[in-house]
Amino acid sequence: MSAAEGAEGPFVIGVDTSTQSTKALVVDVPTGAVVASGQASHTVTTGAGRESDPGQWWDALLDALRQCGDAAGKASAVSVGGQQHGLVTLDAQGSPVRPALLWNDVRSAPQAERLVERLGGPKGWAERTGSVPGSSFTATKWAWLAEHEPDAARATKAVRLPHDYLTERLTGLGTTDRGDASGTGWWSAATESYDEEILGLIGLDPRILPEVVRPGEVAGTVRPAEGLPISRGTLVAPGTGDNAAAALGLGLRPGAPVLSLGTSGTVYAVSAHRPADPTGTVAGFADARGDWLPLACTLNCTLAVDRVASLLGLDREAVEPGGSVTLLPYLDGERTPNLPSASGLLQGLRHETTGGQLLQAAYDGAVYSLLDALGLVLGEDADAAAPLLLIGGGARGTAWQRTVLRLSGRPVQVPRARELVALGAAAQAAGVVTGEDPAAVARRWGTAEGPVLEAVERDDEALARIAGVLSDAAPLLNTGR
Ligand SMILES: Nc1ncnc2c1ncn2[C@@H]1O[C@H](COP(=O)(O)OP(=O)(O)O)[C@@H](O)[C@H]1O
Ligand SMILES: O=C(CO)[C@@H](O)[C@H](O)COP(=O)(O)O
Repeated sequence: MSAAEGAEGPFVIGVDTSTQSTKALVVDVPTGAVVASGQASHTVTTGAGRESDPGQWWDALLDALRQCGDAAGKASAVSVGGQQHGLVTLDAQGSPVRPALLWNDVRSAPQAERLVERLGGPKGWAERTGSVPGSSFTATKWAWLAEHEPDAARATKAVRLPHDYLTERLTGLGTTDRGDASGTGWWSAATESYDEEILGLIGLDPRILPEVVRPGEVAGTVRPAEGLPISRGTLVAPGTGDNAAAALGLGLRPGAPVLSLGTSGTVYAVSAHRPADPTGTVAGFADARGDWLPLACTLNCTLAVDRVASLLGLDREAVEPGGSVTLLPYLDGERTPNLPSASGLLQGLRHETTGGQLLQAAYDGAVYSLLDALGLVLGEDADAAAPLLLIGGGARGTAWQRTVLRLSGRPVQVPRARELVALGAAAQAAGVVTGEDPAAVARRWGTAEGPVLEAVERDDEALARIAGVLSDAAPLLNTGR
């Protein structure tokens, strides 16, 4: 008997609208069984910026829901988890004024630097908003837009994040949540409200921002829309950013570290303490429940390593050990470390270096920065014995798993459940149906369960070599040559 046959409902829909695609799951609330699923891709521009058409996210959502068949229409509630930070600008009719500027678009790095200086420096920002804003943060993107495309800024009558945009198309109401709001740079972690001084600094009218719906509240109900197979009146949960959604989806408890390998690489944990890292390495996000989500993020993860594999004409698993080549895979510039204008850097190439060793060096370079930030992310919640939970598309790859084991020296747990962002959104939707805590729902569903890979001896030689190259190459990486 399949999971779908044994499921009696109620059912909920969890959505993950991430950088590369939108995924939808229909989930049985009592058991957590995924009874139907769908996925549809988006396109992201290449070249100077990283932009996507929000209309394409809506079409991808409709496509993914259609793939779920009749099950979608039976859902009692729906929730959307989405890529963080993206700047969605809408006109008076709710149509995009221009494509969305995504989290991995580094063009607003100069605006970020200026904003940090104008409001108390890094320490002031960290204490006020939880984070020192870099070019990923929405506030810096608005400042870039106002400077480079003033007509577009003037035409904007509503500013939204990616998950807000889809939630609004479902409900007709402009809403967001504390998790995603905490990645804008204009939401104060100290007061848990929009920071009008910051908004004034970037010339953004607070009246065009969405209402921040509290955890456990309902954002609205589904209104009919062409091609939407969800029933009118279905409850819509607040949704959240994709990392906060995955934290819900894993039923995370404080101190349990997560390493997510997708378009972005992220390392994070839930914490009861409000983070305020003045170095800017750790973003002090809010989670979707009422706690916090200290997180470090890289711009170059699975896509960068896959690109190196394709340049070498190798399968992504064709890594070879040995050699002493170092590859810093900063193809998109980098956020951790903060080097927005950097490009990829290769050091230590010899006649005897093999293609497989070069590919391994790309994995090492991508994983190094995430593990380097782990101690700062965990802070006083650190539990050295806790396995690293490995999630995201890359977690399925043997080369990724072995690299994380070798460079962390920690046990690694790979949850069997694949779509943890969508499952977290589904758990949030289940919460508005049953009144339960979404993290408790996910724990009941057993979403974090999966094999634990035993720790191996940490490769301190490789870590020291990469750290040395990073430090020696700093002038080159900073100038972006
Ligand atoms: N079996 C696999 N082994 C290694 N990497 C994989 C595998 N399957 C998918 N991926 C990687 O996962 C990435 C997509 O991950 P995902 O977490 O869905 O991304 P995002 O949420 O950023 O859109 C792709 O870039 C691809 O390289
Ligand atoms: O910017 C961040 C976190 O701060 C990224 O993690 C985005 O949220 C994009 O996520 P993926 O599309 O890689 O899942």
